[in-house]
Amino acid sequence: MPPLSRTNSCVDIDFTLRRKFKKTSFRPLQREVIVAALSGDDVFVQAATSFGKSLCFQLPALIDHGITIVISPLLSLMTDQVNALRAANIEAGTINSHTPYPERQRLFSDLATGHPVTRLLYVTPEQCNADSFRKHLRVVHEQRELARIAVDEAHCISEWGHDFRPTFKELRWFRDSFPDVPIICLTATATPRVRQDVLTTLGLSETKLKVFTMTTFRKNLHYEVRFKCDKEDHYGDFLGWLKRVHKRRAEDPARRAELERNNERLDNVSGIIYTLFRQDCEDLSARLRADGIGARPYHAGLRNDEKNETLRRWVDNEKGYDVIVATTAFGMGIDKENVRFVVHWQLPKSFEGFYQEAGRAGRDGKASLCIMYYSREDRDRAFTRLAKDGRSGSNLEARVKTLQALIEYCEDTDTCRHKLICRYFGEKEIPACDYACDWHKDAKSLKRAKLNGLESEEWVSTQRDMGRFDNGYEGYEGYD
Ligand SMILES: Nc1ncnc2c1ncn2[C@@H]1O[C@H](COP(=O)(O)OP(=O)(O)OP(=O)(O)O)[C@@H](O)[C@H]1O
Repeated sequence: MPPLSRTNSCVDIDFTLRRKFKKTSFRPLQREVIVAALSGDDVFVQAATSFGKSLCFQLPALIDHGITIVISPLLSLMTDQVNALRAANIEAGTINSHTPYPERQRLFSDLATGHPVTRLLYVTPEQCNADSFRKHLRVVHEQRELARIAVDEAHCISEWGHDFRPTFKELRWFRDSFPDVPIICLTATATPRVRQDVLTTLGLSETKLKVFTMTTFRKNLHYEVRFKCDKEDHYGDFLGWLKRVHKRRAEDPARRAELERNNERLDNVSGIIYTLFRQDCEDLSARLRADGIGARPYHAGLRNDEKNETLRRWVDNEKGYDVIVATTAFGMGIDKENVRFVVHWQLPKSFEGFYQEAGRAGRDGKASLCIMYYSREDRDRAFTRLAKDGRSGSNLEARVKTLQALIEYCEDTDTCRHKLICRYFGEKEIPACDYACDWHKDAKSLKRAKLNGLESEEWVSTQRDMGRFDNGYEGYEGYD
């Protein structure tokens, strides 16, 4: 069979950007990635949260002839992207476990023609393993209409990734079955080891591969670690901070006038608080509501319609829906531009999870705060949970390593937070942090806060020996 021809690569990609995506210009390096994809090479993209990775496969999909299959583990993200593409009159669809039967049939019939009108088809990795789906793709490929395979959240392929999903390993089938079809994979969180693992697992050969590894540095995110211990409730610290933000907005005449002009509420300071437990979502959001903050819970125990309603109202900046108190059920893929803060109420399960979740903040490029509340008791509880999970789960070693790295990040009071993050992801360059972390702002106060805020290691180890931290499993949405 002759190689797949790429007849349309000369089309003006700036024109497509403006016409179809309504964007005026590319962000740095987006153009280079898109040109590499259009040249028919395999592409690996690692870029910071909110970089605009989706455009890197969506735009080529509209230029190249044929259909692009997008593999993503996130049902909500797929639905959001498909809806956004359809709103822009782009033929897109998704086949996943929630797709209604008639829609599924419609998409399968489209594939069966061998010349699908669908330009972007979003599927789960599970779907890619189904014989019927594979059969249809073979038909499309025989007609030389299979343009590209895009693997989003590619770190899920690697057992060294924080979110390893065994079904992702089966994606090797694409390279084995369609060696001439280019693959583009994208992630925000890959250590060098994960990166190599992804490339090997997918069968991407170095001779035909272009790798783009951009910095994970997000200069508008202000990172802070706040120290706590079991004996003290950190609720007051957070509420005090948020109330002060509301007050500043109200008291600054220029800011107030600006908000009124834009029809914005003074207390619409949009944020996310991540907790590990469903009960915490309920309790904390109720407590905040009682204190006049528009907070709502979001976790896997809620009905889908409740979750959708909460998400919609939050995205629309409705009164009473300013702060989402969520478990990790609410995470990757959230693309609301004005999230001004992300708080981790307890230590999250991994370094990458922390970076991903914090990355929901400041997607409009404006300064936003990422607060992590850290205690040594939480640290010990995290290891206890990990040991329990590890009995049944895989990649325990990787999970211990990433948790340890996160603990080191929290305990470190001698280094810029941005530097610690970049270092974790294997970057050599030191980012130019412009007072955008607690260490740069006031290293002395940071050290003092740690000394005063944390329990001593001696006390914690006595409690540990007494089995005091062996709790916290009910409603836990850690490793799912
Ligand atoms: N060239 C551009 N100009 C303006 N906006 C853009 C451009 N490219 C992407 N965006 C916007 O940036 C936002 C983030 O894009 P996207 O969701 O693809 O990010 P991402 O890299 O996948 O981030 P994450 O890994 O955090 O989910 C989206 O709202 C998207 O429309």
